[in-house]
Amino acid sequence: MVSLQLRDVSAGYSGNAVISGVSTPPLHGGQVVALLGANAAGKSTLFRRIFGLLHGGGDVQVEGAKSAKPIAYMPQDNGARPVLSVYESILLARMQGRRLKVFDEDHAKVEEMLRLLGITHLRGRNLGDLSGGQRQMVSAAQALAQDPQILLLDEPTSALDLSHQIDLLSLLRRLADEQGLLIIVALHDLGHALRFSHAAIVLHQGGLIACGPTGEVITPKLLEEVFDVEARIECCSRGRPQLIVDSRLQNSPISSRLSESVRSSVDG
Ligand SMILES: Nc1ncnc2c1ncn2[C@@H]1O[C@H](COP(=O)(O)OP(=O)(O)OP(=O)(O)O)[C@@H](O)[C@H]1O
Repeated sequence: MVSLQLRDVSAGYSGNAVISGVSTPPLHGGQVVALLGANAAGKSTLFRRIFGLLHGGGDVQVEGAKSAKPIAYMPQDNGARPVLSVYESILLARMQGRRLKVFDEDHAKVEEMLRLLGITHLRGRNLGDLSGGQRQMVSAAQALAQDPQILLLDEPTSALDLSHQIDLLSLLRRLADEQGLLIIVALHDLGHALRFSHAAIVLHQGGLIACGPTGEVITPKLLEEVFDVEARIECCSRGRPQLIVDSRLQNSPISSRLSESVRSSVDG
């Protein structure tokens, strides 16, 4: 089974470190791992470092790889070429790094991904003509079409409506459970993390501050420290953990600016 381990990993831009000293135990295939953290915590930077788009210190160690390219990466914005059709874009993603000879199995894989993601009806459409949510489903298909053992997904549900969020996260969970993929997914919805991920890792102030089973990682203390909210995790009537946010702990810059502007408009 594939595994990924980070040892003292660092990365940044123009000599400025964004993340440093990031170490994890081996993360094994067969699980969905939620990558959590506030805006600008370094989640995308860590993905780029793991995928090799950024260099930096430390080691990214992959064991049990069956191919030279075991990792696929779905960035937040994949800069899709708008003139390609959905079908062509998935096929091209699958062919990355290979000679441009397309086999029947490549076409079959594209068809399978279109079906799996429920986007068969979009196959002939140009990427540039799609909605944000449709493009996001196509991006997920592009990553999955590469037959990765490790899948890095950067906020793959940010443009999706609720039912598509559930569909995609359920699919990821199934692929991990049934096919042994290691899926690391950056999420801002902690409720989804609680429901769909086996484990979670949390970035804060440039370092990794928690790593373990999701239910043990997402605690009121962590929510206070990392997200500045007072919150509880309670079981619903079906026994599922639910996140309940009671209050924002410090005045957010946005709400204090809003109240200033309301005050100044009232004061005239
Ligand atoms: N290409 C870049 N050049 C310079 N700085 C960058 C670049 N990309 C990101 N950064 C900076 O690195 C820091 C971490 O950004 P990153 O995108 O990794 O955060 P994130 O946790 O993914 O955030 P978000 O949740 O908002 O997507 C931020 O301060 C950001 O401004």
